[in-house]
Amino acid sequence: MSWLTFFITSHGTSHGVSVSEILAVRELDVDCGTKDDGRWQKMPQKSTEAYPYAFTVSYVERAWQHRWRCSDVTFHCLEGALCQQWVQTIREQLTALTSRPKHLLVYINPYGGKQQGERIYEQKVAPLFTLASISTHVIVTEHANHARDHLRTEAELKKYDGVVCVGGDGMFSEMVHGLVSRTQRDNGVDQNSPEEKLVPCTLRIGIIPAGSTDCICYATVGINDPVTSALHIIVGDAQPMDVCSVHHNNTFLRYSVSLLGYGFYGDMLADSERKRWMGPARYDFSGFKTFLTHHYYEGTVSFLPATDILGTPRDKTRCRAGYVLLQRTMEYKGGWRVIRGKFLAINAASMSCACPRSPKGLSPAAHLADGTTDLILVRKCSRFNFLRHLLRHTSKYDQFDMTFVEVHRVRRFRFTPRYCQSDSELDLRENGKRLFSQICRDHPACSCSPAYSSWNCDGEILPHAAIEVGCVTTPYNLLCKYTVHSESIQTPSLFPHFFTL
Ligand SMILES: CCCCCCCCCCCCC/C=C/[C@@H](O)[C@H](CO)NC(=O)CCCCCCCCCCCCCCC
Ligand SMILES: Nc1ncnc2c1ncn2[C@@H]1O[C@H](COP(=O)(O)OP(=O)(O)OP(=O)(O)O)[C@@H](O)[C@H]1O
Ligand SMILES: [Ca+2]
Repeated sequence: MSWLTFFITSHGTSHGVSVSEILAVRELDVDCGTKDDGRWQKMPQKSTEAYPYAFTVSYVERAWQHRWRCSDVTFHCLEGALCQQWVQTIREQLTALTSRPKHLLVYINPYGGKQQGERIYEQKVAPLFTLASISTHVIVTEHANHARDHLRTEAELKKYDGVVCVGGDGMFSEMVHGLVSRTQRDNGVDQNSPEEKLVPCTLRIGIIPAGSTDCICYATVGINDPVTSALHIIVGDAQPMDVCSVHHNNTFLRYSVSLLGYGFYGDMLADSERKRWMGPARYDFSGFKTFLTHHYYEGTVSFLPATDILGTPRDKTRCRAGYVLLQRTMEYKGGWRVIRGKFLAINAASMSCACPRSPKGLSPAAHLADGTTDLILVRKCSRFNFLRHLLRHTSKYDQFDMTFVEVHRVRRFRFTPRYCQSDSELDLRENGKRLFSQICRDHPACSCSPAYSSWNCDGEILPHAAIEVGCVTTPYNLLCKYTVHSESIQTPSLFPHFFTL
């Protein structure tokens, strides 16, 4: 890290500013104001007389609780030539920082979260990109999957150093699907084949939080703050992350980077989708309702434990951007394990899934880029015990330290619902309902659960209950990667709030 240590400021104090955290520099005409942008800046009279030349450095200041802010510091000197030399040198140093993006393609979801995406971008983010001399092409999406399809088919990706989405986890998922699908198509790779080696994509993805959960942002940066994320993007931070591929009967369904949840989180999501008008509160409403219904689901979970790794899901360590843990061993030791039972929830957390509702997340010790996902099995238990389990997500107590909960760090897993009758998957909406009524007719006195839930895949509902999931990392560079069943890919990355796939 190179540091510029300057002499005195107008207040006689010295400042050290890391070049890697400088956003911009501009020369000041002390008498007239700034030369660059015409903004006027009042200088203390004493400094102006003693040091007639000055320049201002805008830099990243670390504030409280993972928050970053843009600060200015002005340096004064006696000679104009010396002042210019400083400005020139800093600009050269900034230009030499090749990891910083210069051209970005930005997608804004105007309907994510509290529908503030456009305002957040215009007021908080665009001025910072302008300050850092980043050019942008901005697209406000007009419908769901607009960004995904544009990235997949039309976008002239060669013109950009990265793509940025302003929205929530669903928008991030659109970016992932658009970029990964396009890269595979361009390279003739069949995504439907779980064994096929994926080709890495070269663009990074950034995310400005403007969603309802913002768990990808929160779990990586530690906070869902648009200014903090914009600053991470500007300085070119990069964070690798695990991407699971989800297949059903050799048919590709989706990628997942945060939560794959069956049972509680699947039912909660299905209910909440009908209440989008409520905004982020829909999750609390549907969560409460789903808690009361207390449905459990029978099935078989098979998984391949990640035995060759360093941590466990019960560790006290926490993983965020800047905490790089990439496992380099790829061998699978030990075999598949099979667990049958009745489950209230089956969750696979590829990252902690920390969010404002649960600052430590579903799996607090999950790592961002270790090629594993934490498989959490919550067996049928009383409402009271399930509530205790849920409540522990919001406190310091261990949500896994309960007899009906188990957690495994896995590379791959499969789920088969008990009533899955054949390899050709049932259509959940039609046959699921039929089966539910069939079961209830068979047991009229019991409070039967339906046979199927649905999978919540990063906030999207999957149309199949039986799925196979792979999450493996081959960290051949420190930037990003995505994973497929038995192999994974990395591509040059994005910014922590830029992710590379
Ligand atoms: C009593 C309070 C218990 C609070 C328990 C909080 C646990 C929260 C765990 C959050 C995990 C987030 C995982 C991230 C998933 C994202 O890929 C996805 C897309 O954005 N978001 C959601 O699916 C949206 C997930 C939103 C989850 C909200 C769950 C709310 C549960 C409320 C239960 C109330 C029971 C009250 C009984 C008196
Ligand atoms: N213009 C649009 N109109 C309607 N839906 C859109 C539009 N643009 C994007 N979407 C869809 O909106 C969905 C939700 O968006 P987003 O993830 O940004 O917010 P959220 O669901 O409120 O937040 P989170 O995912 O963090 O819970 C995404 O699945 C996305 O496909
Ligand atoms: Ca992981």
